[in-house]
Amino acid sequence: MTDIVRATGLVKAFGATRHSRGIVAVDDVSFSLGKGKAIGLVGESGSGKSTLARMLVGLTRPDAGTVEIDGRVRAWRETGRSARLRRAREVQMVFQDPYGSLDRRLTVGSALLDVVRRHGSDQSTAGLMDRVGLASRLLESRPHQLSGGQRQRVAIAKALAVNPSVLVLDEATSALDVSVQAQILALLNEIRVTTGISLVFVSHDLAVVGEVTDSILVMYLGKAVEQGATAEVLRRPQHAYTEMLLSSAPGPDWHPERVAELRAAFVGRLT
Ligand SMILES: Nc1ncnc2c1ncn2[C@@H]1O[C@H](COP(=O)(O)OP(=O)(O)OP(=O)(O)O)[C@@H](O)[C@H]1O
Repeated sequence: MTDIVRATGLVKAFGATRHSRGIVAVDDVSFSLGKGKAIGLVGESGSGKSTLARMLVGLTRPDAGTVEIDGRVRAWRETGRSARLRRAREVQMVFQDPYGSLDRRLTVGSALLDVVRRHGSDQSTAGLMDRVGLASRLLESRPHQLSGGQRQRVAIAKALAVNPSVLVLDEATSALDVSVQAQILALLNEIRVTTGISLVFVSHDLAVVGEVTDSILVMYLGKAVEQGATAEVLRRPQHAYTEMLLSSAPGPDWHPERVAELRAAFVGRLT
């Protein structure tokens, strides 16, 4: 199977000096992801998942290692419009707080049109709204007039407007109510199945990752301590840290009804 993402030996340290390595946020991490597949990057706060995700997208420059998207190594020195547009088509990212990526002054319609025009995309704003399950009358709305779930759908529509090969979701559903979260995850899964886009879920929530991914990479203190097929990792964790994560799942953020609702949202969709 073709690998769409191939990350090799990624390293990133912050605050390194001549005398200290600083904080090694990501320490020699490698993984690959096939076309139309979904991977979960999991670990506790501070384990390095966001830094790894930011290196995939090109928001953080690796100290060492490479990211290849569709066989092409992402270069840092490339500038110019066409390189920027091509890089945007390789990977898009959706964050936990869509306010960060949505301009409060723009209507949803103008924000989408702006992306479509800049990328010479053949998609219509109404078509994009339809793809993310939003009524086209909301094209006239501004971000603060929408619910959290609707805003996240708009952020996804903006990302899809450039037809990316990969979509990275950094805790993209963490701030949403359980039922809204399940709907957004079901939407992302449907988009993956219909378009063949590859998804990277960054999450501390194993219930989320367990439902929507094919493989899991478990991070601990910057290292990938375990990688494998989702069902295998969840059923037979090889590393004590993964076991701990699994056993500590019923923490403050964990609700039994989340698992039940996620499961319900996926019945019939994953087969
Ligand atoms: N820009 C930065 N400057 C200095 N240290 C940083 C920076 N970004 C991340 N770090 C440090 O790198 C380590 C990994 O952080 P990272 O945000 O990647 O972890 P995470 O697993 O995504 O955690 P969280 O879920 O809390 O975001 C942490 O110790 C963090 O403090």
